[in-house]
Amino acid sequence: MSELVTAAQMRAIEQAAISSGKVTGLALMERAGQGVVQAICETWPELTIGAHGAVVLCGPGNNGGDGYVVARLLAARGWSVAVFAYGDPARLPPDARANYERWCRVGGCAPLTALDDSTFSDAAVTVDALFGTGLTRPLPSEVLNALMFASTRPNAAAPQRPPIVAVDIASGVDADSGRVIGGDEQGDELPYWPALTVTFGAAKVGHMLLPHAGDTRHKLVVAPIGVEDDIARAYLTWNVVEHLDLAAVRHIDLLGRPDISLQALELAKDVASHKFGHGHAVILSGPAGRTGAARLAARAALRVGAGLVTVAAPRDAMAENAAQLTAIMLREAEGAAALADLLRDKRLNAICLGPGLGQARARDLVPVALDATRDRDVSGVVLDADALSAFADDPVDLFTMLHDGCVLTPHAGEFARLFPDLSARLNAPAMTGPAYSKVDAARDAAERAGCTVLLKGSDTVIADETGDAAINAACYDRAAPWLATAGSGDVLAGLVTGLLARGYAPVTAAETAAWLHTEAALSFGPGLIAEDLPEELPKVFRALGV
Ligand SMILES: NC(=O)C1=CN([C@@H]2O[C@H](COP(=O)(O)OP(=O)(O)OC[C@H]3O[C@@H](n4cnc5c(N)ncnc54)[C@H](OP(=O)(O)O)[C@@H]3O)[C@@H](O)[C@H]2O)[C@@H](O)CC1
Ligand SMILES: Nc1ncnc2c1ncn2[C@@H]1O[C@H](COP(=O)(O)OP(=O)(O)O)[C@@H](O)[C@H]1O
Ligand SMILES: [K+]
Repeated sequence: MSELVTAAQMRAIEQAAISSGKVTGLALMERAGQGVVQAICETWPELTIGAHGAVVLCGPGNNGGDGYVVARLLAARGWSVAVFAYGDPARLPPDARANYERWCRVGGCAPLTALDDSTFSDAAVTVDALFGTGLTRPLPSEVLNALMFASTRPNAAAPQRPPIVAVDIASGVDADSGRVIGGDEQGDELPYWPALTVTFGAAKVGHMLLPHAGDTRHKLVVAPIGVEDDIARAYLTWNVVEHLDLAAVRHIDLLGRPDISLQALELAKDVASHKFGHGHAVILSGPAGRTGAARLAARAALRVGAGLVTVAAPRDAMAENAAQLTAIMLREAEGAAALADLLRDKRLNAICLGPGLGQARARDLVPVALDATRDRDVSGVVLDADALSAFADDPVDLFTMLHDGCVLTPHAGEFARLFPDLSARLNAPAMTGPAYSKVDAARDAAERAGCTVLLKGSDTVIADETGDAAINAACYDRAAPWLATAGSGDVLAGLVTGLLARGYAPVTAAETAAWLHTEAALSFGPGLIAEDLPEELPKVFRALGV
């Protein structure tokens, strides 16, 4: 895992590094500019040969300061650089002002309103250094118009505009939520889509959330600027970093490969162990004609390593399930009494309700499952799909029954049914930064529910009652759009259940399942359907060294 930082955390780290005397703000800004130029050269190696043109748009804060450094460094490579500024350069903060003045000894600076079609005719890239982590309100119309002008071809006969490189984050996007400040209700239209974003020290939370993370052609580079050790240290002890308010000290992790050895270690099966040592998962099946979802979940639970998996089905669905199950066992359990009876066997230590279940039956069975698993040392419950929607009329009824062994796995629609106020807040236009984010919504939901919540999407957020959160970002080089296929959520629910059966803590089970789910999709590639996901896990495990 690696830490994602909020704008406030990043500012605190930079200020702490500067106050300690280890580095100056000017040095950080210089490294930031160098990082942008290096990322441009690595992304478009053809630009390392010969001289090219660049348009650099600079704003009124330190993001603009980075832009003046980029302009100077490109000019030093022989490029012809046209700089356009928003705001009065005389009011720039000190480090940005110093870099503005250095640039003025090299080249000119025009107001943003002077941009015209000819500006872009010889440019290989446009650099957006207008606003970064300091954005607090909607972009001024002058800036919005300039960005749209820089990104949109004026007519079909005109040449394409050059690709835009965002310094730190695309201007107009809130670094904590990935949302457009002043955007519409959908909030999914950025002022422009960068080809490349170069951020500094660590990715910001907003980079990994939609809409910012929603474009598969978009590349994100994290350039080191010399505060990476401070970020790593702060990760362990956020509370000793000065300048931070308490609300900002909770962790937000990006699930990723750095913890690969740990994953492999935990996913491996011990040589001396037997199947009962890996738990026994139960998946509730829907009625005849609606049994596929449970089998997908069951297959995923078995493949992820649960020692035994049982599908519990109503009488009319027994034959249909029996015809299609082999290693997975089948038991009849139609109503509440039958389920209570089944769960008296304490070896059954993880249960999944929801996929294909039907809301009426979910309403009967969920209380039984929660009651039977409460106060047991090891027992997990995954509630998905119908097991969530069944409580849309009275979510509090569900919340009072949940316990800390539960994992809720809603997609956005199911989330809105259980947490209508949080969903409304998340979907209302964001007018100020930092804006309410998907991470905030998942955290608030987990706190209210008193258990782990996994809020799905290509930017899946997992949060628990402690307030820590993690994002499984299926974006940039992990984009896995083929996961948007019927039944893929059922497989995810099965993965969580299987890992719970194996003894994973609920939040770890949810995080690991979300990560493996995306890895399986990436490993399989285009053409993926839900059935392929469990079958791809062995390959993922081999690649992990399990
Ligand atoms: N700290 C460091 O050492 C390092 C920082 N680095 C770089 O600095 C960036 C952060 O810089 P920053 O904090 O100056 O914020 P930035 O985004 O440039 O602009 C804020 C300015 O705009 C204003 N403003 C806000 N919204 C507005 C709006 N809608 N319309 C109009 N104005 C608006 C706001 O003032 P306000 O009016 O809100 O008081 C403020 O004046 C960061 O992203 C990274 O690129 C790197 O160099 C590494 C070292
Ligand atoms: N575009 C996408 N990129 C990555 N993952 C996605 C995308 N769309 C959906 N997913 C993932 O696929 C799963 C879909 O679950 P869900 O919406 O419950 O579908 P279903 O009910 O059809 O199984 C979730 O895990 C979600 O995170
Ligand atoms: K920017």
